[in-house]
Amino acid sequence: MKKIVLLGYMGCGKSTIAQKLSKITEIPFLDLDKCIENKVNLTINEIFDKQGEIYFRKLEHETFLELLQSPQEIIIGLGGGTPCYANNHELLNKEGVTSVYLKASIDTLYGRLLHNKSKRPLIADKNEQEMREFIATHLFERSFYYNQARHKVTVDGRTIDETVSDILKVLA
Ligand SMILES: Nc1ncnc2c1ncn2[C@@H]1O[C@H](COP(=O)(O)OP(=O)(O)O)[C@@H](O)[C@H]1O
Ligand SMILES: O=C(O)C1=C[C@@H](OP(=O)(O)O)[C@@H](O)[C@H](O)C1
Ligand SMILES: [Mg+2]
Repeated sequence: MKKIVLLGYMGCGKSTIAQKLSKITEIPFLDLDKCIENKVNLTINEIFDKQGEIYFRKLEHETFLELLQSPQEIIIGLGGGTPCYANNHELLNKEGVTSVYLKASIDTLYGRLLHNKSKRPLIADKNEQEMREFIATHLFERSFYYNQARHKVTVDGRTIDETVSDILKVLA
């Protein structure tokens, strides 16, 4: 069954937009991070702290594969790093998978992440200047993977509803 996969950098809105898109389309949605947390009964922060990032990436890959193999039509909100590890980017264009990159500028991401970093272990300890530099470099490094998506929707200056409507247009 068809899968709609939302990807992009931390803070671009994957979890928020997937939820709203699900309400409108009545296609159920799953957030990959939430699925991972439920699977091991630990938060993302706890997994990074206790088991380390490599273990998280392994779980992330396994869980993504499981979701893609499930029989239902679902909307999947990935984690920001999902396409960038374990060749997950090769799964973005498999038969039955429609991937959408939610593309955000450094300014948009910085503005959203500055007060929203505590549950994101990669940036939780960074100050304002470190955050800006980190986002700029990291986004550049990851763009190759994000650009493997079938569709791209720019989210800068768009409300949640406008982004959902932009996604519906590219999916039509
Ligand atoms: N126009 C918008 N579209 C999506 N998210 C927005 C928008 N404006 C503000 N936000 C906020 O930005 C944050 C995006 O976080 P989230 O959905 O968790 O992103 P991701 O899952 O990509 O890391 C949320 O706190 C959301 O409320
Ligand atoms: O960019 C990343 O490597 C990560 C993004 C997070 O998801 P969000 O993009 O939903 O914050 C989460 O998977 C983890 O903290 C690692
Ligand atoms: Mg998320």
